[in-house]
Amino acid sequence: MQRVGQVMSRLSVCLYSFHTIGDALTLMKEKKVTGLPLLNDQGHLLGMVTKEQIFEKGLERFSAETKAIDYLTTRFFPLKEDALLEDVTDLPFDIYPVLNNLEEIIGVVTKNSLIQAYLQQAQLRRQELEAVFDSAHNAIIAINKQGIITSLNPAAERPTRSTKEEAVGRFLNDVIIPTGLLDVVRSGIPEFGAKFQVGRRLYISNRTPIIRDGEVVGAVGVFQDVSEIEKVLQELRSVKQLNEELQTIIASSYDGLIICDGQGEILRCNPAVGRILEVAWADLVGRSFKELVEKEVFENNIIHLVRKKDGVVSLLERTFDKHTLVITGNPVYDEEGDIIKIVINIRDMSELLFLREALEESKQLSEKYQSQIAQMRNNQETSPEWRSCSVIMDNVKDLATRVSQVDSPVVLVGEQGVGKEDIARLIHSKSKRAQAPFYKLNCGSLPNHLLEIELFGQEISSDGTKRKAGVFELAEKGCVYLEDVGKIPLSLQGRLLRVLQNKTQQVSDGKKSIPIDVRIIASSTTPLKDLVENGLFRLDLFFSLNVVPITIPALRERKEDLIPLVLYYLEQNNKRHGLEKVFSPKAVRLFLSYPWLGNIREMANIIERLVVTSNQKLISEREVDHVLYQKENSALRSVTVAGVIPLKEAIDDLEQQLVRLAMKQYRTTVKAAEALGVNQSTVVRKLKKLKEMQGNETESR
Ligand SMILES: Nc1ncnc2c1ncn2[C@@H]1O[C@H](COP(=O)(O)OP(=O)(O)OP(=O)(O)O)[C@@H](O)[C@H]1O
Repeated sequence: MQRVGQVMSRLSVCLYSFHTIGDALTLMKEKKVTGLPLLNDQGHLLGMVTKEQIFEKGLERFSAETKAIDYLTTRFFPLKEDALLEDVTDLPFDIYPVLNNLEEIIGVVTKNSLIQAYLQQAQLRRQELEAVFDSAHNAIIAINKQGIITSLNPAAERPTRSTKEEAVGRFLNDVIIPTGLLDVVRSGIPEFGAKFQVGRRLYISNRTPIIRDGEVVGAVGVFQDVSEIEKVLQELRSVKQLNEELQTIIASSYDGLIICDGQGEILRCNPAVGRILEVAWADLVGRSFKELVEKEVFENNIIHLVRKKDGVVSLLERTFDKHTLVITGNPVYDEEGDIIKIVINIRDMSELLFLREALEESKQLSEKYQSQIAQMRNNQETSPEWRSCSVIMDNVKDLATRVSQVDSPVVLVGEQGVGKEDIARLIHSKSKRAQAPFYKLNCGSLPNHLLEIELFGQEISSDGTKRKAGVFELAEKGCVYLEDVGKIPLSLQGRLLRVLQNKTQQVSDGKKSIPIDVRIIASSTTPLKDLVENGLFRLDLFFSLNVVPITIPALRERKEDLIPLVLYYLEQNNKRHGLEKVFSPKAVRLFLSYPWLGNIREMANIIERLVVTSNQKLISEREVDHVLYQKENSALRSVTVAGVIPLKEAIDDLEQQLVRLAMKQYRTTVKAAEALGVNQSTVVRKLKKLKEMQGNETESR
């Protein structure tokens, strides 16, 4: 801003009453001014003598000797040297004396020079404003009252997507949306902070009306692209969130954390420091780490060590109450590679060791409970009638449980009535096939052709469209239990081998094969190996079937199971027949010494017989002895030997007689088997043999 003092002509002379007009004109010429101030003898300003005044009075009366004071004009106005140009350009006079702050005359200034200087200044300002307008980062658009764009700076070319030359002179609406600027022209009310979007960019606009003489003549809109700011704000927000998260992490860390500046002044620490060191952790902030070492909170100055090593340092320390601490100092570097922070991590190893021990303990406890649960589950999953407490049977059960988890074939070997079928059912019930059927087929009780049909099915219609399914098809996805597998004739063993090996079965006279998805469990009273040796069982079938052999010991080999079984069957029969019989201790002792050749099935039968036939509540030793050793009706039951014959023949003969007698007496194979204390299949087999022998005899006659 220019001031009067900068435009005026500095004066070293003034006119006094003694000066003539000639002197005045000479001085004006000398000083190159158009007027001079005239002072009285006291130095007070009386007025101005100007060339204009002299010419106005006319030259005809002009005499150089005339006193300058006669040309004095008192219509003047002194200006202060620090007055602003824009405040003095409107004044009415042509020349002005200029005073300093002491009210002394220091120069003169003409209206003309004031206006010129002011114009120059205005021009300069305009140029400045134009430069600002053009270089403004914000977009600026001005419109007139009609909505025609009058100005548009380069920054406005982006949101309008047009150049200044294209936009100026066009209606605002044709150049940019939105049109809020038109509303401002209409209403004359400014609008600030309105947001709008152009493409991906976000703008905030301030719109101001241009008012001249109280009338709205246009409006200016300044649009600020806040996309970047918005982005920065977003970043700021996420940094803030990150910071909060970090604070939470630090606060909730179980390890103690102390953050120091490069010199070891503590900037921050977390509550865990208080817990581990038993100090008021919040008070540590602002103190130096060295101080903690001096106060023997720490033995070593890790700050010093980190700086010395210029890297991570870990060391062990012990607290006064013998806790072992692992302290790690991590340096943080600035861009120049100087350490600006050191983060110290404090881990209480005693707590960790304690926790590890506790964890180990609870792990062991959980393993123990798990095995107990598994054990209980095992116990529950065998049939509720299952009774055994011998180690040998526990092992059998354990092995059965393990093989239930795989699909391999299993062969159960054991005497009749030892519980082979029960074990087969146990394996099935625990396998992943448990929901599918369990099919049992006694391979020793059927003639060959019937067994073949039972095993592999049969085409009912000649074209093979109707079919009776075999056991492998019926047990789809389940389990087939082949009881007495050793009795399968050699002629059928090949087909069984193919089922095992190919998991398919030939149907329709070998024309078609169907997939078989079953698990096979077989049983035998004779070890299959013996049958192979005697040529009764194919070796290849033996290898395919005998993947997991399980031997079930005879009852006499596991005496621990006897009493639980005797008590179980006594209770069962009492319940079944509504009785309350008990065995005398001596009677029980007899059970223990009996060989139980028919195993559990024999025991079940004998106990039932004793419970239902004894007429006293207490079943005596004598009664048991009679039943076990069949002394009652001894006349009937005794075997009479007429002469010496080979033992095998005698046994066969006796067996035939007994089977015939039993069948005659009891009619059904089930009851006959019960009376003979054998399996029904044994009776069926023996009868079959008898019939064959009879047939042979008839033929030979
Ligand atoms: N541990 C046991 N506890 C109670 N009952 C049992 C036990 N083991 C087997 N039994 C019962 O004994 C009887 C004979 O068992 P199972 O039929 O399983 O024997 P097996 O060896 O298959 O006989 P076989 O070879 O003559 O067919 C069945 O009634 C069965 O429930």
